[in-house]
Amino acid sequence: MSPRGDLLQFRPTSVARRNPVAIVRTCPARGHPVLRPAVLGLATGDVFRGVAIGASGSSVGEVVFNTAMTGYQEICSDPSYRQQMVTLTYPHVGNVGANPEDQESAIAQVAGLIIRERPRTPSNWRSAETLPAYLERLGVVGIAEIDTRRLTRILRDQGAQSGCIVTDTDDADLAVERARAFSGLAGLDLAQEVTTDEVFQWAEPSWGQATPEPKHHVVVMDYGVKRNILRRLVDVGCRVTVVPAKTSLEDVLAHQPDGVMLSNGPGDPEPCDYAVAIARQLMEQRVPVMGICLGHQILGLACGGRTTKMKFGHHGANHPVRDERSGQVMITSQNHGFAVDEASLPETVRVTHRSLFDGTLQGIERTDVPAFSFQGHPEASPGPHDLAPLFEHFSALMAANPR
Ligand SMILES: NC(=O)CC[C@H](N)C(=O)O
Repeated sequence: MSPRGDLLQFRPTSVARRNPVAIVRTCPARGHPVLRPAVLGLATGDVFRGVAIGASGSSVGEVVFNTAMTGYQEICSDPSYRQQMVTLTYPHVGNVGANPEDQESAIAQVAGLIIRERPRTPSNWRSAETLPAYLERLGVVGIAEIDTRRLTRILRDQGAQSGCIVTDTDDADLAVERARAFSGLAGLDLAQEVTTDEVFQWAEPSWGQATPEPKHHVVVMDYGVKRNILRRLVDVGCRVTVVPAKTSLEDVLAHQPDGVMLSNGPGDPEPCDYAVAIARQLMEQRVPVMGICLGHQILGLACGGRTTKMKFGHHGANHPVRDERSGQVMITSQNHGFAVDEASLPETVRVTHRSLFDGTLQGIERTDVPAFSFQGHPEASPGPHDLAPLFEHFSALMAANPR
């Protein structure tokens, strides 16, 4: 194809956006896939008209933007995105389809997916279905062919917004009205919604890795854990037991863990008082603890700190973070809308990492007990592997603090 042809393909206009209803009428007759209209309304009153790419219906949530260029399936299935709608700033989404291996949990978790280009033919040897088929099968409402740059600018300037996608209609007033009725994530404990009902063991390593002989037994408090955290623990020689969010200290200790992982998860950390209480008790017992994302925020609260809601949070796979001890800068995977307030932390907490985007806290460690945490996603799914050594650090912490 000529360069000119390439350019024409990427023109930021679409027939669907100009006249979605007409598309619905004409396409079936020509044997093309049926395009259904969809509309995204924000609480600000802003409206985006596009085409539906997933399930039919209506969905509300907090709209956030994610700057990752890859990993849309991991994003869709990350339990931390419960009640959030994600717009991807990268325009070409769906081009490698979807497959069973890239799931970060059993289902799709996002409240909605908002993208620029309508996914067409996927091309990848692992692709088992198209992104629209995946979204439809898992009941996720999605919208494509909207100006995601305009949307991202609204979110960046005015902060994350309540939003609503409705499909098979262009009733923008309805979408805005439903968006305004969504009260947001502050004060919501969603970890309870996504946690496992049953205790289970996890033995699968990362793809292509051999399973090492287990050196340590780790209990994972499941606040919405991503599978790649479990895989990375196996990779560094851990036997892994995952327990429900509200498991008591007694029941956790009955597993005789060498260490406890406080997992990532959705919603506001502050109402998760049961999680904060057990993190405090584990530290009192000098059990080695590692926290990731929501787990980091819970550790911060358990140390006596406070958390705050950020304006639009950090969501992406390209965020620079500095290790404050070595000065080393790492590119990290991020997904959070709350943060631990550094000024609220006691002297027993040392800051280990800071975001180079806005200076917010990214990592802490206790100076008196074996506990540390990271705000981003060292399991890197999706994302770069710069923080992978944190799992080895946890393993070393358990070795140095035998139970
Ligand atoms: N990925 C996560 O664990 C997210 C933590 C928390 N729900 C937040 O938005 O800040």
